[in-house]
Amino acid sequence: MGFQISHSNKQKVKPFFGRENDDSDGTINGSVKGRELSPPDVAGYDSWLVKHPSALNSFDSIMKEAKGKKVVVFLDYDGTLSPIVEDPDKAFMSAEMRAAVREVAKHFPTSIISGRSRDKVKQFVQLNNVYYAGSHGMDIMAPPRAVKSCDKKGNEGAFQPAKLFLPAIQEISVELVDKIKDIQGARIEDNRFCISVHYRQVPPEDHEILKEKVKSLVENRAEFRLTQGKMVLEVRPSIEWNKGDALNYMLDTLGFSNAKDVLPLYIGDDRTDEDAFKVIAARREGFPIIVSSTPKDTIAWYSLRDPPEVLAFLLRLAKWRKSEMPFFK
Ligand SMILES: O=P(O)(O)OC[C@H]1O[C@H](O[C@H]2O[C@H](CO)[C@@H](O)[C@H](O)[C@H]2O)[C@H](O)[C@@H](O)[C@@H]1O
Repeated sequence: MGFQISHSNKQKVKPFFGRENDDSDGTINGSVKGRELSPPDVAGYDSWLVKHPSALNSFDSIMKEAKGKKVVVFLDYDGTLSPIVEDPDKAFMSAEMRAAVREVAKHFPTSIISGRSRDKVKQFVQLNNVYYAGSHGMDIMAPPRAVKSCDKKGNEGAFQPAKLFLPAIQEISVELVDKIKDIQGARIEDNRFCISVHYRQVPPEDHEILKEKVKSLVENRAEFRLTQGKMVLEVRPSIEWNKGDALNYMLDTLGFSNAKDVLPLYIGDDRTDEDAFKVIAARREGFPIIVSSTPKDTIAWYSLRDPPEVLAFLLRLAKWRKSEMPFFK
């Protein structure tokens, strides 16, 4: 499998003003929307559910396909394992969620692919039996690879396709801090190989001003591009590498790249997760599952409403594996 990395700086800056409503993420005053509240557009959500059925309600049919296959689990972090909150430093996952991920990882190879820096997401998750990919997959601590995949000296370690960009990233980070310093509530998060510019706490009337400022800075630096997440702009190196590539890389290092009996399952809530959904959809094997409590454009086949539903799904997955293994019964 080839991991082609283009260092071309001719790549276009991605437009990010197209789907503004993706900012909505089911949070009220920084806490997760109460489960008792219905989404505002109940009819719309119900018809969206027809196209993206609940992975919980469809659990048995999903698992029918998994019988006899190697299930490999991929999870996003923010909005999937943890609720979306006002302060990015306080996006903690619950003890129950941690226990569920630990249990799933006992039975299936499990990776967390996050936009955060790898260290930060590991601090939040605190599990040693999962693999971590930070910076939207640009910083992967992979499992030990087959000898063919090691470097000449047989070294293993982090895979960092954007390493050459580090000095430039640090430079633009300083420029960004200066550029947005007058915008109340704006904050920069250093995710090592990408920089997040958060505007969740910026007054709505200043959103466009902030976006324009960041856009103008990035447009002048051809080695960067801009993507958008939930109330966050992500400044990243212009390389052809995303969460989908990270998923393929993990499958390869796990020794599954050519296996016909592998079923990757990816759960994520944000736009950057669509790249991983795309890879699974192209394989025609596996399950892309979106986390959303409102209808949204996605190529995921199944859905879960929010992190509590993700928790329920993971618990069921672990239980299913135990029921498959006679000595656990
Ligand atoms: O790929 P992910 O793990 O989902 O990371 C994407 C971004 O997640 C974080 O921001 C989001 O969650 C915050 C905490 O709930 C929230 O305050 C923010 O508005 C959301 O965009 C993270 O802080 C970013 O750096 C990641 O890029």
